[in-house]
Amino acid sequence: MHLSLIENPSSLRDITPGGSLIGNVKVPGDKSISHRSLLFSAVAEGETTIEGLLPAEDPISTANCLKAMGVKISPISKGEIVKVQGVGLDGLNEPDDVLDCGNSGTTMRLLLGLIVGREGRHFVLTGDNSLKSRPMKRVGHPLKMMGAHVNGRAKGDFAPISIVGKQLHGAVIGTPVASAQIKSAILLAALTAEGSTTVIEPANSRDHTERMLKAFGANLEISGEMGRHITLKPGVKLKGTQIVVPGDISSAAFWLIAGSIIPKSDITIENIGLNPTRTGILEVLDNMGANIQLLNKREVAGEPVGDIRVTYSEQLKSFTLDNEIMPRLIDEVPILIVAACFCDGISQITGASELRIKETDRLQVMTRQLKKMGAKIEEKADGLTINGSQSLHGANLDSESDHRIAMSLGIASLLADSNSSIFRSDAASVSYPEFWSDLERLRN
Ligand SMILES: O=C(O)C1=C[C@@H](OP(=O)(O)O)[C@@H](O)[C@H](O)C1
Ligand SMILES: C=C(OP(=O)(O)O)C(=O)O
Repeated sequence: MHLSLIENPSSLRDITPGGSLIGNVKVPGDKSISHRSLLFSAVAEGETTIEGLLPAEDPISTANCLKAMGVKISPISKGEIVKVQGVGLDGLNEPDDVLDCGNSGTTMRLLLGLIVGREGRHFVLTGDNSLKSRPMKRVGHPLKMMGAHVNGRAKGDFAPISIVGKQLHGAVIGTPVASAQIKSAILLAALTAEGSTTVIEPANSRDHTERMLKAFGANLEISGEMGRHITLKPGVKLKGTQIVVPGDISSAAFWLIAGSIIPKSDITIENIGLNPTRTGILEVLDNMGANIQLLNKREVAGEPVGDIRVTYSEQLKSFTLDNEIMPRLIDEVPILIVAACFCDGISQITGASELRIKETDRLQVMTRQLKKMGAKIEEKADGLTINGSQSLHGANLDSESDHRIAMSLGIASLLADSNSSIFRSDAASVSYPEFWSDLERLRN
């Protein structure tokens, strides 16, 4: 056990570099699937049981919003099976107060889709300072094409967002970006619209909504390969079911990269969701020449799952990311930027402008923070150029309250030549509350 990781009350975390990462780790439940399991079971008939739900701040925001609209959800804690008593498609009460989506874009955007069709009911959605600065018109606009009444600051783009529920009508909607949040909001609104709705994506985004809506009994047809057409026909009641949530590949990504770049490391990550719309990171690691072994591949509740063993690779090749692969690894870009600092040659990231509208502007924040450690990174409008084979030095770092930045800087700090401290490291709790204790346990 390494004793160099010291937590103090202001969430300033000191990290002494050195050592390797060795052992097994079980990452918490997939965040995208956790949100969806709560949202869909809320409007199903009867009880749904959810095993492996992520007990982190973002899904808890979703649960709290649903509870405020009369949905009964049993306590969410590690290892507990969560039970949701659905209120049916006509349910969801008008809440007494504003619905607080916290830091979670998925909560706000999917909830918008779920509530816009609740006739005559009034809802206001808000969130923390980060969420209040993230664009919501990308969801409000297509929902208006279905007859929704959505208003907010900056002509409806920013929260607080207010909604007066209306009877919606079906529509054929092409989304301008491959975003699972936009697609899912439209499909949720389509559940109570008059007539069928088709969503056409420019490229395939993660498909957990399609898989899970089918498991709840929705009438959903999918045609085409890339840029699929997804058609939902309303008039079918969703039925409560049993859900098993696999581990989150976006959380596993920190160990996949750490194990590859930290000398002598050997980590086995158990029970990772391997949905092909999410495995871009494995494609990139394979091209970089990383030592990755896929073990025990199986199917659990409609999603592919497996364990992955990763061992240190002495010479990792640089990589390029473009808009084709971006939807399959969108949340893994911050930790891939760290990887780029330690491989041979120059890595190029393009087609990544969506990173600018996440919890922070992740291209700008990663550049600002890693430059404090001496990294050579150049920021472009839609990406970065990163020099490899660097030796980073310790620095006073700041997650800027972004969970993925906090964890990425934690891994970078392990390879610096002197101590670092990370301010606001507790941001990790948004998606991976036990990240820092897992890190401490794996250190050797
Ligand atoms: O649907 C989801 O669960 C998510 C979709 C992605 O966002 P976009 O839909 O904006 O690409 C991703 O970045 C986010 O963390 C979760
Ligand atoms: C972008 C993310 O989540 P959300 O959009 O739900 O805030 C994320 O988890 O990296």
